[in-house]
Amino acid sequence: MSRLPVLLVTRELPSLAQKRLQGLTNVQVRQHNSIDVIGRQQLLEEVKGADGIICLLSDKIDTEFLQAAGSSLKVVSTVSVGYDHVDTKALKQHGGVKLGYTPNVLTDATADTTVLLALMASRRAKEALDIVSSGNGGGFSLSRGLGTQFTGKTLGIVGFGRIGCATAERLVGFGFGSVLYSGSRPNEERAQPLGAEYVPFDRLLGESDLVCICCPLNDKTKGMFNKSAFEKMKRSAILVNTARGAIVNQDDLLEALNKKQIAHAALDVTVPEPLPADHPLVHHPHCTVLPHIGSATEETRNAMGNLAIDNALAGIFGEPLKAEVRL
Ligand SMILES: O=CC(=O)O
Repeated sequence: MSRLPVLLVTRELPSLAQKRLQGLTNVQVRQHNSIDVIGRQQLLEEVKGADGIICLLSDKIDTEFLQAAGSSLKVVSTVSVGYDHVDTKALKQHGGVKLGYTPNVLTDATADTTVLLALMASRRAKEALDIVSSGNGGGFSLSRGLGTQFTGKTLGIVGFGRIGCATAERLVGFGFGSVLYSGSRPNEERAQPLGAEYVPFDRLLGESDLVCICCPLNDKTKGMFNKSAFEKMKRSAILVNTARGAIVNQDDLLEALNKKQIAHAALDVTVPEPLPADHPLVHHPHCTVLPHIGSATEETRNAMGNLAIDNALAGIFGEPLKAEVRL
């Protein structure tokens, strides 16, 4: 009897997707069945001889990994829209291994989280929550903890892809007077209904009251929010990052917050993740940090898990992937 193809899964999947995984009869599932990250050595050990892998953004897929996998590997299916953890050049060279990812299904949830952080920052929710939990509350005050509102202000979106557009579409409802966006190319079709203007990055920095980072991490965007960028921003500006931590230089951000070069940063993504509890950004009154929950809804995470299973099975059985990164 010929052996069943092996599908390595590096994490417990969301409940519905996990149930589906456990019911698969056409593959042998080898799973690190935990909500914690699989250790590197364990990953390299378990991938040996696998035909496909379902992985997360915390699993580095590089030459060492591919060598450990060997020639049976046909597909890497990441449960994420970002794939900066995958060395795409190495993958291409490794006998045409396909790369699946999970775009579209997480757009709404991630855009919602961006709005959540924008509102938390603008209304100083972190300080307000701290007041309550410290017991030094007091009740209604006419002058304490006043935030700022979006009416008539300028919104700047860095990266006007699926998530950037969905974020802008939500935020215009808060009364922004103008919308600017920057990125690798204009997206007239989505921009026009919002009256959004494609502008150089520096202009966006100089004019925006709220800057939302919605672009992928790559060689061009790594560290693009650095000292020089913060110097160009308004002192009253709010920065929200729901993309990737490494797009922001965190040392420069801390300095900018300390010097009051910008008003507030709200980060769903950091380097590292999680950010250590004693990191100065965690305790900074003008920095709000979430533990990378951009797409964390029941509906979205199950949809991501299911799409990752679809992609993995398609890759293993030589069919077109539902969502494939063109390498
Ligand atoms: O950050 C999450 C993702 O890329 O899906």
